Amino acid sequence: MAKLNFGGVEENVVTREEFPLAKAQQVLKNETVAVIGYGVQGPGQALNQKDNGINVIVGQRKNSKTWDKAVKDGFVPGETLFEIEEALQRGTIICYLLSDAAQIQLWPTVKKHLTAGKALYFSHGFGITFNEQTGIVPPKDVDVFLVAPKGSGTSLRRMFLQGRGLNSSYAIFQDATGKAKERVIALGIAVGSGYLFETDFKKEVYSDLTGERGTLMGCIQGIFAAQYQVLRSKGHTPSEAFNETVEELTQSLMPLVAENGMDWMYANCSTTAQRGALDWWKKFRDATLPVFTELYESVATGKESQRSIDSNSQADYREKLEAELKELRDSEMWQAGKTVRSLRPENQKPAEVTA
Ligand SMILES: NC(=O)C1=CN([C@@H]2O[C@H](COP(=O)(O)OP(=O)(O)OC[C@H]3O[C@@H](n4cnc5c(N)ncnc54)[C@H](O)[C@@H]3O)[C@@H](O)[C@H]2O)C=CC1
Ligand SMILES: CC(=O)[C@](C)(O)C(=O)O
Ligand SMILES: [Mg+2]
Ligand SMILES: [Mg+2]
Repeated sequence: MAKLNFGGVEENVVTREEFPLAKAQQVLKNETVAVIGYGVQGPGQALNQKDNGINVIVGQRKNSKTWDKAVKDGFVPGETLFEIEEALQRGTIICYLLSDAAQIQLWPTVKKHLTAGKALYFSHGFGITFNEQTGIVPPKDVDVFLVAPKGSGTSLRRMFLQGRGLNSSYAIFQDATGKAKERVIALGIAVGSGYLFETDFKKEVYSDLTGERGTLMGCIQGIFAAQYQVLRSKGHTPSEAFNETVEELTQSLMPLVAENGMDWMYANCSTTAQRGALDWWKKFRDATLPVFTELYESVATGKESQRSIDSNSQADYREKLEAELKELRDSEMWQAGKTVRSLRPENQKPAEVTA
């Protein structure tokens, strides 16, 4: 375990150098890892484990699109792809990768197959932390831990294929066998993590729910929409408003932030831009601080998890989500974005490029 200094605070981090894949393979050599669910995280984690030489099987409902997807991805019915119950029975480590709401429904079935010494693995602290809402209370004689990749399952797979890893956090909730730590770290490496950061279930879920509702997804759309609206109301064209709100950020400036930090991005912009950004950022911080505080409270009191459970347990939740996504897609800002994106060289048809 390496101790690294993060802005003056020391934290434990597991690196692939100290826990190489060969060690993970060794730890997992007698295990059958059953990945239950083949949505977004399922394929990323199952395929990376398969390519890493781990004995992995997938449990998924037959006659579903995702069953067919698993077959297309190389999982073989009756050998490495099974109905959920059969996979639960065969698995010694159960990777519970159904949507957080669906985990509640299937829990009685999963619990039945959690015999002594098995391990229950999550990619989120949700089910355990909010157990008063989810009813997920594992038996005492199984290991319970999580590896939560800090990004989409799609990125997990893509970065693995590029020979890079996605950072993940890991946590142990229950160590019944005395081997929870080596099991969870081995799995973290096997699913394609780059670095593994230590946390606990509650911290993982509180920060994750805050982040996705906040700067990562909810807040960013909110501030995009507000700036776009002001520019449009002052007579700017859709393309100008979109370029100054989104396109320049994602194409030019965020890659610089990713590479070397905010000050470096600022330093690579004009002195005029730097003066303005340095003057205004604290005003935006102060304006949003109460909203972030309200958001964290809403997470910590269980209001956000309850809302997610209530809405995602309805039979027509996918249709409803799709309708809301369509509203975003059809908004002028994102329609303008579609046209702006079509102008990127990689999106131009050969005829258009030469025309
Ligand atoms: N989406 C992501 O990239 C990330 C997800 N996570 C966590 O990983 C876990 C899995 O998330 P996702 O892959 O996004 O899930 P998902 O929403 O894609 O669903 C996973 C699977 O659940 C199946 N399913 C849904 N309802 C079912 C039911 N009633 N019975 C049986 N199967 C059912 C679906 O067919 C699908 O195969 C969650 O705990 C999530 O919070 C963690 C990090 C990132
Ligand atoms: C991709 C990820 O980590 C999220 C945004 O938290 C999620 O999909 O739940
Ligand atoms: Mg997340
Ligand atoms: Mg999340």
